[in-house]
Amino acid sequence: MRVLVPFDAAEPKTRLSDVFDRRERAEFAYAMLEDVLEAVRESGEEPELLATAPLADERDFSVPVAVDDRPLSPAINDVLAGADEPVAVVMADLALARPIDLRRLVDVDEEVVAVPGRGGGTNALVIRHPEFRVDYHGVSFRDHREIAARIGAEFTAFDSHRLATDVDERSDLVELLLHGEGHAADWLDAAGFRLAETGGRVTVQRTDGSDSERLK
Ligand SMILES: Nc1nc2c(ncn2[C@@H]2O[C@H](COP(=O)(O)OP(=O)(O)OP(=O)(O)O)[C@@H](O)[C@H]2O)c(=O)[nH]1
Ligand SMILES: C[C@H](OP(=O)(O)O)C(=O)O
Repeated sequence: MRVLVPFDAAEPKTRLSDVFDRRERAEFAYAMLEDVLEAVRESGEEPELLATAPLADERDFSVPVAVDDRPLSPAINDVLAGADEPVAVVMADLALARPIDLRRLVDVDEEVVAVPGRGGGTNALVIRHPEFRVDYHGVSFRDHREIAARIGAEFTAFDSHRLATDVDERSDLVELLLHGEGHAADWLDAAGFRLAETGGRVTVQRTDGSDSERLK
């Protein structure tokens, strides 16, 4: 099985601009990427990075890197069109992913297996049907289910709290501080982020108070 990990190396994690400055967004995105690549590798598969630009500072994760500056869906669909084996797509912001979660996912023997993300997206796909093509962004989980139905492919949703947690927004950082054990969780801790009980849902705050300045 080929396992693609798409990565926006040019302008990562813009929805975290209210929490991190630009340099921090990049550092955090690379920390999550490293977690995902390690989890894929330890699950027994070989990840392939599909990046929008060469990696910053000549970073080397010892994985093959294909640079394709097209938007996400055409870049993935190009690989799917030429694939002669099953293809998995695992997003680079699944910082809670463990090897066992990914192993269980790729072991589900259906034509299309999809992990729903928070807020309607698709955090991971395993594709064994030759005609299936992706359509990311918007309510992509629903779109992928519909695409599978249209081509007559079996479709299964894979239920996993860890794989369903894509870290896009400030509120997602709560899950990472609570359940994370890898590079991204360590980075967040070292940057001074802590869980905060402010009534209602738990939030995150930076111990030096700099994030509340940024939120004003
Ligand atoms: N190859 C490739 N990967 C992308 C592209 N856009 C996003 N990604 C990656 O796809 C995954 C999901 O991306 P999103 O959460 O939608 O976008 P993001 O860039 O991480 O964050 P935002 O800028 O906040 O939307 C992440 O692993 C991104 O790095 C793209 O155009 N090409
Ligand atoms: C790529 C996109 O990610 P999201 O914007 O939902 O995090 C999707 O899953 O369709």
